[in-house]
Amino acid sequence: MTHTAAIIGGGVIGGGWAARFLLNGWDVHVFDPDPEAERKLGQVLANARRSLPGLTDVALPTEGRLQFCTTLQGAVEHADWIQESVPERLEIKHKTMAAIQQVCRPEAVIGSSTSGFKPSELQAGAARPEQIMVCHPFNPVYLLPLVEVVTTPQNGSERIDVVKTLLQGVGMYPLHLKKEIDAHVADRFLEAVWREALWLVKDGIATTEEIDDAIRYGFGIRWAQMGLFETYRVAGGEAGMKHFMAQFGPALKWPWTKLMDVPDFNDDLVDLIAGQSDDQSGAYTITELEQIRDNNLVAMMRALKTQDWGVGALLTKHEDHLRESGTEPQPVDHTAPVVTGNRVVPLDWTDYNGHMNEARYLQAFADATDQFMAIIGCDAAYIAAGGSYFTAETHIRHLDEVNAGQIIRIETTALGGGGKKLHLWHEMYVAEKMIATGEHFLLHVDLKTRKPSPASPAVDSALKEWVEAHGERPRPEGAGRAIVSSPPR
Ligand SMILES: NC(=O)C1=CN([C@@H]2O[C@H](COP(=O)(O)OP(=O)(O)OC[C@H]3O[C@@H](n4cnc5c(N)ncnc54)[C@H](O)[C@@H]3O)[C@@H](O)[C@H]2O)C=CC1
Ligand SMILES: C[N+](C)(C)CC(=O)CC(=O)[O-]
Repeated sequence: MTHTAAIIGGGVIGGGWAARFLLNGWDVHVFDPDPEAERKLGQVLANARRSLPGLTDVALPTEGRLQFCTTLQGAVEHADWIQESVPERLEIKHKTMAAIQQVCRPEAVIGSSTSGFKPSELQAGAARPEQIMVCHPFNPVYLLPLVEVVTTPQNGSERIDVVKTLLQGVGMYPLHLKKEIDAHVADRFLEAVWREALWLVKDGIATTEEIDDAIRYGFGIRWAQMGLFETYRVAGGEAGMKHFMAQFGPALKWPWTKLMDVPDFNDDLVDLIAGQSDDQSGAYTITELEQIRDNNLVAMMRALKTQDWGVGALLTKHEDHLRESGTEPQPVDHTAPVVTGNRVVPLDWTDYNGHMNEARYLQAFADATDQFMAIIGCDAAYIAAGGSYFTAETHIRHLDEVNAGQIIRIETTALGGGGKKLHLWHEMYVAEKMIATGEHFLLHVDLKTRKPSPASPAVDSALKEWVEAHGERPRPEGAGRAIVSSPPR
């Protein structure tokens, strides 16, 4: 069943929510009175389309339908989820919530993107306060998974569970704060760091660029994978957190922070910061910076996926969810080539020529071979018991380009096999267009002796069934081909 989200306020954050829902298969209705809203949201969506599909190794569901509505009622009346992302002013939020509640379904979720207001402030005077909660996301919403879900006892646990499940379904990480506080948790940190940075610039201690360098070359990447407390636990050495606190506890009384004072945010300070920021980053347009940011975020999250850690472990979980939701077709028909791959080209598979690097064709084909091996029974349990296949020879033809974000499908024909041998033919497609072929010859191996050995009777007979059925088909064009560029010497 397709869900529908209503996005009320389609600016930076509303646009990001719209993209997150759409690219995860939801229909999205947007209401924003700004005549420029559709153009602006289109830009956010373009950024999301070039980065989010390249984050995962599993194809996302078919994109939902996007509709701009001329009235708030048109946007919210059929929605399962209503996300308010209007400007951060309490009176605008109250007016918007009241208008939404007049026309929405009582069981719909109403999430507010507010950076700082408490849910009780948003619920005050509402017709159905239980429907309203804070769902505070992080920019860019289509890539960063964190959502601070801040509730009051009015919301009730059932509704909160529904909210968490729906957010997880679109790849997000709901962090449920049971106690409300101004600016929630993450924005209190951001505000503290921001205030300290303003002082450092104002006092001429560091420029905006030097402050950014202090973050991105050091503790910023540390925080991205371990956060604050785990990082400091490690910094305490063998004795851990207690030793860390014994060593640095006294610093709390030293003048290490000016946090309690706020610098006068006057024109001089604004001009100083804006000027330094122009010197630092003015060579790039905002769109270029957004794309650099998105590429880096995707690369970092994918790196953490290889470590099965933090945001990377979450990514793996979301991919499992996408697979379970049926985006990966399961092959059964022996008379046709078997689909052994259906995946998106991730952003970090792109090379200096701006397309999928040649090595990734082999990676995709190798994964397809693994999939075929599993289909004939050479799966993880079989391999753990000591039998497997090693590749002895490979021939890949690159017929066309493919770019990050495109979906590639691999169809496999068993050209031959039985006993120790396995001879596979992979065809890689983008939609109906063939973009590469891979011919691979493998030998079954005893993993203890590391020498060729016959496959088990079960694997052997499953393989022969495919070889026989595929043998009825015409031999694929290009099978058995060698490289011919000049006459042999
Ligand atoms: N920009 C950021 O980094 C983050 C902002 N937020 C929160 O998200 C909310 C929105 O912020 P941004 O997207 O940054 O602001 P924005 O200024 O980019 O977008 C606000 C949008 O709301 C529209 N709008 C104004 N009145 C409206 C109404 N009555 N009905 C429908 N639309 C209306 C405006 O036309 C505009 O397109 C705020 O509550 C903010 O605190 C949350 C996380 C991060
Ligand atoms: C600056 N800000 C308070 C709007 C920041 C946020 O709310 C979250 C973010 O994305 O940094």
